[in-house]
Parts: sequence; structure tokens; C-alpha cells
Amino acid sequence: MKYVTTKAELEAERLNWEKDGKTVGFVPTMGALHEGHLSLIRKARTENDMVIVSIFVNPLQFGPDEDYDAYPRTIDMDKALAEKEGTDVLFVPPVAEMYPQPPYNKVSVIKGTDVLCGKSRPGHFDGVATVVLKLFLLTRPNRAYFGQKDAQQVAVVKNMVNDFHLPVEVIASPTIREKDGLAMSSRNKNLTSEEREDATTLFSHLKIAEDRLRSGETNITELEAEMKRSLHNATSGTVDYLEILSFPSLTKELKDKQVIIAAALQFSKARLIDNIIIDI
Ligand SMILES: Nc1ncnc2c1ncn2[C@@H]1O[C@H](COP(=O)(O)OP(=O)(O)OP(=O)(O)O)[C@@H](O)[C@H]1O
Ligand SMILES: CC(C)(CO)[C@@H](O)C(=O)[O-]
Ligand code: BAL
Repeated sequence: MKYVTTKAELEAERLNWEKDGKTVGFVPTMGALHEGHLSLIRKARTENDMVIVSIFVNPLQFGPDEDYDAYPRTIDMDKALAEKEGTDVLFVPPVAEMYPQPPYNKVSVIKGTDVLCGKSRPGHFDGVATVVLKLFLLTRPNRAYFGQKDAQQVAVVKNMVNDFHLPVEVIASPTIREKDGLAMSSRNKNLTSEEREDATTLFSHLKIAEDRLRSGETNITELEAEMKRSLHNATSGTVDYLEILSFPSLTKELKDKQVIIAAALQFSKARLIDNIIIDI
């Protein structure tokens, strides 16, 4: 595995592969790798000749009171894990390599960003779209792999790719969970042991809502309100949102063939999100 930190080093690798007609799979991450990330790398490994993984904690997608500084950083372990999964290039740019000179131009994403995390974290998805576009242009992948845990992110990135005619296939991969159902997330490291125990209630509430929908519940507003109240009572965290929306359009009106039940819980030092997507 090549460990590269500059655009020039990455480009040198990329040009070699281009010359040889190799296909490229790309897995963007913010590091502190876990089985969720590794599942994406494994998928990329089986579907492409070459695999690029990036680790970059992107300041542009964090709000001023968010956890940019406290975000887990475990680069030595990440290098070993990425190498073990057969990554060809691990791209770990310093902030100045991605954002050399302020002020920064940004991509503005307005589709599907007025709900869920987009509503709670203003500007977050502009930051995500900006860095993902830059990373796509640097890595020029045939396929890029994202986790369904961040379902709104997948929808935003797919819309951007579609609207800007970017020549990349965006592939969404299922959420990998701990044995007790908690979605794996780098931020789980920032939970206290009590918070870790009660974090499982996030997924169990999504499951209850799923069961209710599957058994024919049609009063979505009432179901959301009930689930939100119950989640509030079951956790020491603060319920940021629990919403049931059409997927992938993320509208209240259930116009797509799928529905997303999504929730976010804010704990003392970690904000966790999770969702279940079901066919209707
Ligand atoms: N449990 C998971 N299963 C599948 N994919 C995941 C999982 N967790 C993260 N991913 C995906 O890995 C990619 C990189 O995510 P990121 O580095 O932010 O990790 P994270 O664990 O989601 O961290 P965070 O604590 O920020 O939520 C994203 O596409 C994300 O959706
Ligand atoms: C896609 C991403 C790497 C962009 O910074 C990030 O939002 C993430 O890790 O999900
Ligand atoms: N995986 C989501 C990135 C973020 O929360 O900033």
C-alpha cells in the first residue's frame, strides 16, 4: 500500500493506472476505521482493479460548536487496517493540501438538505459536497462507496453526481452494526460507558417504528411523535430528530417506493445517527 499525503503523489499513482486502463474504486472516510468502513473497502476491492481510501477530517462540514477537535483520530491503526484489506493508495492530506488559501469556494447543495441532519447542521452538506467533489476530481474513481448509515449523505452525493454529470457510480452499502444493534460509528468511541449502553435504544426505536409501518400504521405524524416521546424517555441523550420520510427524495409526502425512518441522538460528546429504509 502507498501512503500519500499530497495531491501530486496521488496524481502520479492515478496517471499510472490511467495509462494501464485500470478501474478505480474510492472509499472516502474521516478515519478511526471500523468494520463499517472495512465493509466498503472490501466491496471496492472486489469490484475494481485499484482501491483508493482517503482519510480526511473535513473542517468545512463541522459547525463552530461541533466536535472537529474531538473527532477520533487513530491514524496508525487505520494504516494497518487499510493495508490489510488490500488498499492500494491511502490518501491522507493535511488540511492545507485540500484548502490551501481562504476564502474557500463551496458547492451549495439545496436538494434534500432542509430536513434531518441538513436542518440540524446548517452548512454541513455544503461542506460534505465540497470535499467529496474535490476528492472525486483528485481520485477520478469509476465507483465510489458510501455507507447507508449516512443515508442523507448518500442522497446528497447522488444528486450532486447526477446534476453535475460527474462520471462516477455512487454505491451505497448496508449499515454494519455491533451485536446489540448499535450502528458502528467512529463517534461511538466518544460515548461514556453509560451512554454506550443506552445508545442501543436508538436502533430499537427505529425497529419498533419499522414494525408499526409494516403492520399497516398510516398515521405517520402520530407514529413519529410517539416514537420521539418514547426515545426521549429511554435515553440520557437528547433526541435531535426522529422522522419518517419518503426515500430518496426526503419529502414528507411518501412519493417514492421507499421510506426512511431516521433519528439522531445527541450525547455529551457524540452525536449519533441511524436509519432504517423499507420498501412500501
Ligand atoms: N456502520 C457503518 N456501516 C456502513 N458504512 C458506514 C458505517 N459507518 C460509517 N460508514 C460509512 O463510512 C464512510 C465514512 O464515514 P465516517 O468516516 O464519517 O465514519 P463514521 O463512523 O460514520 O463516523 P461518524 O462518527 O462521523 O458517524 C461513510 O460513507 C459512512 O456512511
Ligand atoms: C464522505 C465524507 C468522508 C466527506 O468528508 C464524510 O462525510 C464521511 O466520512 O461520511
Ligand atoms: N459520517 C458523517 C460525517 C459527519 O458527521 O460529519
